Amino acid sequence: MALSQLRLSHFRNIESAELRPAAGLNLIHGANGSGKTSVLEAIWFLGVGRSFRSQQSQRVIQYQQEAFTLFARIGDERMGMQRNRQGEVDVRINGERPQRMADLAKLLPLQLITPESFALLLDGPKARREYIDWGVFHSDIQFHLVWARCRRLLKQRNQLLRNQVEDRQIAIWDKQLAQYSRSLTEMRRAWVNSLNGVLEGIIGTFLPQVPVRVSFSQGWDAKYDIEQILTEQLRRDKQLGYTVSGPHKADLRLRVSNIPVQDVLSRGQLKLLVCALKIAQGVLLSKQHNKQCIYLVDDLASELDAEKRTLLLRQLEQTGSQVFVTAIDPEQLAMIDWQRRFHVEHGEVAAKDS
Ligand SMILES: Nc1ncnc2c1ncn2[C@@H]1O[C@H](COP(=O)(O)OP(=O)(O)OP(=O)(O)O)[C@@H](O)[C@H]1O
Repeated sequence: MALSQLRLSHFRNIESAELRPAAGLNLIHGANGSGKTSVLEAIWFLGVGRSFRSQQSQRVIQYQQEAFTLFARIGDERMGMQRNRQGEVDVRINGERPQRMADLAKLLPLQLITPESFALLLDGPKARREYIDWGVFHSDIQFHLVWARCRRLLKQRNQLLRNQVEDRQIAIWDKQLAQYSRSLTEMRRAWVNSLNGVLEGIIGTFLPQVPVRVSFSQGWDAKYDIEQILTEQLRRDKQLGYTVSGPHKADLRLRVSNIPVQDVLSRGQLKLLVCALKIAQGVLLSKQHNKQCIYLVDDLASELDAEKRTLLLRQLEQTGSQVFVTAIDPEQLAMIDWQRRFHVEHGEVAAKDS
């Protein structure tokens, strides 16, 4: 799965651009503020339906313009998106409106690595839960339904807790919540187990001296069934007005000698660990479902020395996937044969001979 064509119009500082990327490694280089990240952001928008930089999607529309338009060709499929300042979005896959935004992600599975991706390790469990759920979403067709049910039931339970509804009544809801929580947890656990098989090798390459251990935390004490936990904690949950334990508290734990990685690893090591996690996710997807992710790597060189840059680029190359990397100075990434290079200057994107 690779983008063979990408057209952008009125997106950030890009008035209009057309790229015909290679199926393998693509380098996008140019000065600060030239528009490199905007190209990655446009691809992300097509696959996810929002920006990775702004909460407010209209911010990506070029100043003085009413709407941006994106178009891409992925194999035989065509994707188009237009969004205006009023927030109206027109999305098309092969000319048809998709039923859900999730259809975009199915067609265009993306892995994004930016200098802000540290958040995956430094922030709370939400980002890591989303990381797991991305993997399960792409690997288990039941996931979306089970996840959505769980979320709804949890919301309803929290409402009942706040309304101080009788315990008997809450217990009826808890049965259903427990059933979906078990299913969701099993899916997540199975996926993390498979991930670990892939991840170990990549972490071994990136951080050979660092024994990182990755484990799944399901969101409640694994010695007990979730229904028992919900029953036992009902009094406290009622006092607090929300459900303390459950699959909404799941996490991926990363430790070195039993210490959380963020407390021991250097910035460069943390970056490599984030890259290992993202690459492993993509490798697993291609192993299990023969589907290739597209990797978007913004400012690959930051935090990494020449040896680590080479390791990372070789690992990305080995995935056999399409990769887009941005860099200010292409010389810093000259250790690899780029299949295609694009130079960006003041929002103008030009293909360069490699
Ligand atoms: N809505 C907008 N309309 C027009 N220009 C915009 C808009 N939003 C941002 N810009 C400008 O577009 C450019 C976007 O740059 P982008 O972040 O893609 O640069 P970059 O090449 O990745 O830079 P760096 O190397 O500094 O990360 C910046 O110059 C920014 O000021």
